[in-house]
Formats: sequence, C-alpha cells, structure tokens
Amino acid sequence: MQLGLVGLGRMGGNMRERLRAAGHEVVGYDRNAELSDVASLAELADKLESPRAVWVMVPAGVTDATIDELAGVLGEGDIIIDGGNSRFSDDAPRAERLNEQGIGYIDVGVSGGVWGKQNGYALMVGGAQEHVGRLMPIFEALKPEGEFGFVHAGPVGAGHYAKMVHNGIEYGLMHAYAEGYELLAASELVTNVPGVFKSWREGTVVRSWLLDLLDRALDEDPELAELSGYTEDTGEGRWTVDEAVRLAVPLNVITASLFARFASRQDDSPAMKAVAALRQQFGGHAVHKR
Ligand SMILES: O=C(CO)[C@H](O)[C@H](O)COP(=O)(O)O
Repeated sequence: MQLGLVGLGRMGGNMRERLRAAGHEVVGYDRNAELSDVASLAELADKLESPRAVWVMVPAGVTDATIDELAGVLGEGDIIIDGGNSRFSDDAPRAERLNEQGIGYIDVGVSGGVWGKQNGYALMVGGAQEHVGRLMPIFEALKPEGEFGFVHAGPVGAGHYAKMVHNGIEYGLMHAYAEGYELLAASELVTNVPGVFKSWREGTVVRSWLLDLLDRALDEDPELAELSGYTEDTGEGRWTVDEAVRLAVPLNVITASLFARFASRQDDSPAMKAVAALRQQFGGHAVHKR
C-alpha cells in the first residue's frame, strides 16, 4: 500500500523504515531536506495515487498547522492520520474541519519509542470503521508481531485518549520504580542496588519493560551520577489529571508522579520554606538558614 508520511524524526523516520521493510511504498516529507523524499507537501500529494492516506508524525505543537497545510493539497476521499501525541480534545474539531472537504481523519496513539522499529509499535486507534479498515495493512506492518499491540478504541479521539491514559500509567510506573531505587540506595543493608533491579527482571511480580530499561540505565551509570533529577514533561500527564478532575476520578498515583516532576525543577521549595517558617512560628522549632 502507498502511504505519505509527514515528519521523519526519531519516530517517523523509524516508522518509514519498518513500513518499507514490510513492502509498503512510503513517500516521506520532512522540513529537513536531508531526511525528506520530496521537497514539499504538494509534491508528496502528487506522488500518491487517489484515494491517498497521509500519516502525520510531528511534535504536538505544530500538528494543526501541518494538517491544515496538508488539507490544502489533499481532496475528497483522502485520509489524514495523526500519530503524534495530540490532546484527544483536538481530534473532533479537526475531523469536522476535514470532513467539510470530504477528507477522513484517524487519530492514533503510538507507543514503542525508539525501539519500535525493531519491536513494533503498539497502536491505539480512533476513527470511523470505514477509514480504519482502509489503513489496516499499514497498522499490521507497524504493530508488534503477535496477538496484542493494536486496538480500535472507538470513534475519533479515542486513540489519543487511550494513549493519554497509557502515558499517565507510564508516569506512575516509572515513579514507583524510581522511589524503590531511592530507598534501596539510601539503605545501609543493600550493597548492590543495580543487582537487585537486575534480579527482578525474571520471575518477579514487578518485571516489565520499564524495569528492563532501568536496569539498562544502571548498567551504564550504576549511581545515575551523570544525571540531574530535573524531569521534563510534554503534557500527557497533565491532560490525564485534567480528565480525572473533570470526571472526579481519584488518580492518586498518577497525580503524585506528575507533581513529583514539578518538584524536581525546584532548587528550594517555596512551600517547604513556608512549612519550616510556620513550625518556627508556632513551636520555636529550629530552621536551616541559607
Ligand atoms: O509517548 C511517549 C512514550 O509512551 C513519549 O515518550 C512521552 O510523550 C513522553 O512523555 P513525557 O515527556 O510527558 O514524559
């Protein structure tokens, strides 16, 4: 099958290779001419036979601009797929705009990171059955081998919603391993912290791919001495917590792990300064001065 692919960075570039290895004809476009197969979106559209399917794999901030530009060179019967980490609430308005031109829209949550090229990408898909059905050969080539790794989660927006929750879970899981790491490292008894994590990779209740990756990181740097704890976020955790507030769902762990990232960016917590000041005020308790 033919596919246009817009955005050939770490994710898109690897997806192009996986699709080509499976025998699909991929025409890729990237603003970086060294990565691109064509010079413009117009040329990409020209190279594809109608009805066309074009997968957009760009950073969340530029998705709408990219889709609008793409819609200008596509037409009736074509389909645009957004595989980036868009907020699910952006999907329905996009689908409505495209529908006015007769262009279909599918949202896909893609998980697999830089390992997806070899292991496959787990795909969480939202959209109309008639559009999803047309893209099945592409989904089959991208997904991991085996029974799992693909879901048509519901109508437009459901794919990104599923990916948002997946990423919220990712925050919580990572943070639980991280807290376990800190406690083991603080312990007077355990002398081989990396060894404990390594041993957990088989047979334990807590084995997982994230655990495997933490073991890998500890192999490279057993005390994580090269890293600062400052941890960024790109929005999915915040959207998950926003949804939890909207629906009054108690997301204790995921919310705490998101807030832990915010705390990681503070040199000295203003809130904890206030707590120290209050203890001093009401009880004359000692404080540490700068
Ligand atoms: O989708 C992903 C993994 O599943 C991305 O790596 C994820 O967006 C990273 O999110 P954050 O920067 O908020 O930790």
